[in-house]
Amino acid sequence: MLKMNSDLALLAPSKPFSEHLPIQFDGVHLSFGKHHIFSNLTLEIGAQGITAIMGPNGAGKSLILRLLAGLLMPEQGSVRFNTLSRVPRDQIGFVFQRPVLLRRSVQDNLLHALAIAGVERGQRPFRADALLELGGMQHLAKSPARKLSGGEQQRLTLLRALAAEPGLLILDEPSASLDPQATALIENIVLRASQCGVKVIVVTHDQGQAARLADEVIFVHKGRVHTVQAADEFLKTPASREAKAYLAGELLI
Ligand SMILES: Nc1ncnc2c1ncn2[C@@H]1O[C@H](COP(=O)(O)OP(=O)(O)OP(=O)(O)O)[C@@H](O)[C@H]1O
Repeated sequence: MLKMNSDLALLAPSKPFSEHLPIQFDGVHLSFGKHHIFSNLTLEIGAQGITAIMGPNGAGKSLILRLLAGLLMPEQGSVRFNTLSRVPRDQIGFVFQRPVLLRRSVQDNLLHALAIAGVERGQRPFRADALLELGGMQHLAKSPARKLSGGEQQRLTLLRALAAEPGLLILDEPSASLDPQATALIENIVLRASQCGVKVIVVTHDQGQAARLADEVIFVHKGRVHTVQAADEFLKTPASREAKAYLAGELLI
């Protein structure tokens, strides 16, 4: 219980995010030159909790995340956050596939993120300590961030995204090249954030990870949403032939 209270103090969104759900993609078009990625993409992400986006390489998953975060704009159509017609960027934390860290210590990376998030100077060291503790990284506080192992770097990237107390956490294959232990550490933090009310959207190819984390799975293939199902249902009885082939390792784009 004590842990839950301290998690809440650290991870609960600075502003309630539920009022921005559902997120709706309506008639989204996106292309690069002659390469049409999305033609009339329609998608609703409404559930609280953790949404996984799955699908083969090149299906358009990362681009959906970029549209969600306002890093890309659709050529046509809209991405709405309930009644908001713009992306609430200040309430979104993004963890990219490859960690991008400052050439500074672990602690300084967090202090910098807290400063950008507008946390009062006097509060920053306490919050940085609490984040380090959440990530089990206190002993690495003074280490150069770019010298950390891949798993540690990814964990720090996640802590840095959480420093701003986002209402929506977007993760693009957060444990793609990590071993089971490093993956478990990341998943533990993501679950704790979710329990504190952070909406999580994660792209993953890892069926085990989808089973451990996700409440719902959105399956994307060739720029189209094929299925939206509860995670356990999707993993047992996927509702499209393509999703079934993907889960069986048979579907190539
Ligand atoms: N900046 C870009 N310029 C041109 N094409 C792009 C660009 N970004 C993405 N694409 C193309 O858009 C398609 C979808 O890319 P996206 O990165 O969303 O796939 P993905 O589903 O995330 O794949 P993966 O599982 O391999 O990460 C791919 O064919 C990719 O080559």
